[in-house]
Amino acid sequence: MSVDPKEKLDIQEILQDLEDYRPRRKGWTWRKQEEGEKEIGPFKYSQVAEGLDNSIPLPSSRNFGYIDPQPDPVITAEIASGRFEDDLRRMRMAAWHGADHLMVIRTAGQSHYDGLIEGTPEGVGGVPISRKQVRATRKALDIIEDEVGRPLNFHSYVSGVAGPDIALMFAEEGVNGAHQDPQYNVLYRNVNMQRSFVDAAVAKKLMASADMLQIDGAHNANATAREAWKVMPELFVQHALNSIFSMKVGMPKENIALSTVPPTAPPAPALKIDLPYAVALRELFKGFKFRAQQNTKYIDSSTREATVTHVLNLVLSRLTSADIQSTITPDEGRNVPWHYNNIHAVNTAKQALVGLDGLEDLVEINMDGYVGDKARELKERAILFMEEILEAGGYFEAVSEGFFVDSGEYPQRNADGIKREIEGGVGAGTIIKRDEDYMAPVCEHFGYNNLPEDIEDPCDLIDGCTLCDPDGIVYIDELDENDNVHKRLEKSEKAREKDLIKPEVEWYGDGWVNTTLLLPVEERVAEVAAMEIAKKMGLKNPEVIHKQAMHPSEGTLLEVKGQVDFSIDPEDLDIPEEEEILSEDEIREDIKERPMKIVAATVGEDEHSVGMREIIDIKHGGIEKFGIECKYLGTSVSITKVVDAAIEINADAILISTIITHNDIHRVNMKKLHELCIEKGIRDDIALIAGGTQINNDIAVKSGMDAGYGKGTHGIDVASFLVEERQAREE
Ligand SMILES: Cc1ncc(COP(=O)(O)O)c(/C=N/CC[C@H](N)C(=O)O)c1O
Repeated sequence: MSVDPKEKLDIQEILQDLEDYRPRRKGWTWRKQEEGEKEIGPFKYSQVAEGLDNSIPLPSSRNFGYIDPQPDPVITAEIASGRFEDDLRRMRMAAWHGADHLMVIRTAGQSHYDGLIEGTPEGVGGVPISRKQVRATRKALDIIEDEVGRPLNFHSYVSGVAGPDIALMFAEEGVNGAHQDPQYNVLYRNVNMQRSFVDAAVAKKLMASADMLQIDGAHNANATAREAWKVMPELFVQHALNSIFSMKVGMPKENIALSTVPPTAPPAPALKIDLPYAVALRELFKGFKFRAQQNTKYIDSSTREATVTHVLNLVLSRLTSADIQSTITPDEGRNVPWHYNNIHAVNTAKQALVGLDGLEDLVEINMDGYVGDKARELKERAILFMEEILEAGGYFEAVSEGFFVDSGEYPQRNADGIKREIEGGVGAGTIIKRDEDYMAPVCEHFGYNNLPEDIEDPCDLIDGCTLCDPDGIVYIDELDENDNVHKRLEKSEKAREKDLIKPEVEWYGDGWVNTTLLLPVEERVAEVAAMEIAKKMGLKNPEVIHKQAMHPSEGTLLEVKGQVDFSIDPEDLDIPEEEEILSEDEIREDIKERPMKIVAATVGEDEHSVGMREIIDIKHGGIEKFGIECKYLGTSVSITKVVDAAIEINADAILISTIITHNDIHRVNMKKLHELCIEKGIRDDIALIAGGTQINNDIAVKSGMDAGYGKGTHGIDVASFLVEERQAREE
């Protein structure tokens, strides 16, 4: 089912017939790489994947014919909102900006649910993962992938005491990737370690059967350790334990992704610490996939700072390698991520990765000296750590002695690691040894299974298991008649029907807005004053979500969020007509029959030339492309000179660019141009057009122009107006 980009996703339609929904495919999809150099617009790239059918390019692509090169790694958008129905919109936005891996955080504590949950309850900090939620989301992703023209990977988590149940449901439902690492259960969810590893074997076998990509949990040690860079040796060990265990269960190497996070962030000398670790990791684990995760530990409330840290993380990805580039939103440090920050995060990754295209051909890592020595030292520490685990009697003993996430830099230990009892934790004592005659008539079953000799497929004994015959799946719709998506949608039904417009950051109609203030006072006073200002602005539930001293007494920068409790009805708005523009051929035809000459200049004391050049230059579709003769006078040209030149060549139009708007100089110049043309008696025979980043048609016409063009204008817009305006003038 395809959807017109001008139409919103129809949530109700997506929720229909989910009992009959089947996934299009199973397994993970990598991007299709372009072999060798790829020409895109005026440039050549060496590390790009195939382009998209529909997408939103970076804002600056306006200067390069709106190209939208897609970097080679898969790019992840990680989503955590609690209402999957609103996440579908966020996924669509993320996919249009270049994300092809949508990862949905689970509701708080789902790791401790000892079975599957059904229906679509609302979550906290994440979405309750259930079969219905998975089907609805995958069905929406089918629609969105058709729209962007690239497969989208849907990702979730297999952990906790219901791990195997979740893994089976994911395998049945075509989930494309999942985190699975038994160490996560043990260290961070205190699930009994023997239970965790037995469950992990069952889960991994199921994941492998559905060709799912696996991400391990090493990144959690970064986030948990006191000083993240101290646990680097242990991370190698954690990766090794999960990777080898996964292979022994039958998971192919190319589906095993190591989740690796640059451990530090400025003001630490980040690259000096992060680079040797990243180099050593890729040397030690050749042949595995690398899922580069961005730093979440040293992220604060400044979205600017988080973005710079993440760009440094992306430089590291380009200097070493990343098969998957996972993004963290710049507001992760201050609230459950807002959807537009998911988009900023995806754009940061796309922008930095294409900006660093071919980096390895430009610079080489100097392995003689610091980086080489440090990389070797880290590997030595890791191997020592592994040897000590063997001496202690194995992984379980090591965990019981608190080997892991100790704040010391191994082999130094501060005896403050995470300790777990071998017989303790959630689910302790629940491992039951299989009887001699144990037999399970299912295909993807890990371990001892006393199957009859002549059986081809184990599930022939029961006419097909749910992995071979999805019709065997028991689909449960809703369990709670109040806490479900239909009830949630009912509440916003009227607003959705009338398409009422209300600001949002996470959920439809949540009403949140964010304001940025600079108050010329010290922080303590500024914070209180900001709340007062927010109240006077009529914002409900105001909260300061960022504050930053510009100077101890001169000023404080703050961001204050608050809710508006009104909506705008689009019926009450007078939306200006969308300008119909002529086709290229119609414009060329007209100019061919009757040549047109124009004079163009950036007027006043204004040196900005790019905008006008874009409108004129043939290269990016400027008006010269249609045969219009342009006499360009340059920058900082006086109005008098512009009019004299127009008279001299008997121009049909004058195009002025005016970017600077201090003291309304742009309006002054436009008025002057209009009046001078009247004075010289040419006003009725000439079109006057103004352009600039602060210009719009309304401002220009009010200042005496015939038209005004702002950001995002293309040459064809202006050429079309010039032709139609001349026709109208002559009629
Ligand atoms: C190995 C593993 N298993 C399960 C879970 C999820 O487990 P709960 O449902 O108990 O939160 C996680 C969590 N990681 C968070 C995503 C991170 N921001 C990421 O991008 O990786 C995990 O790392």
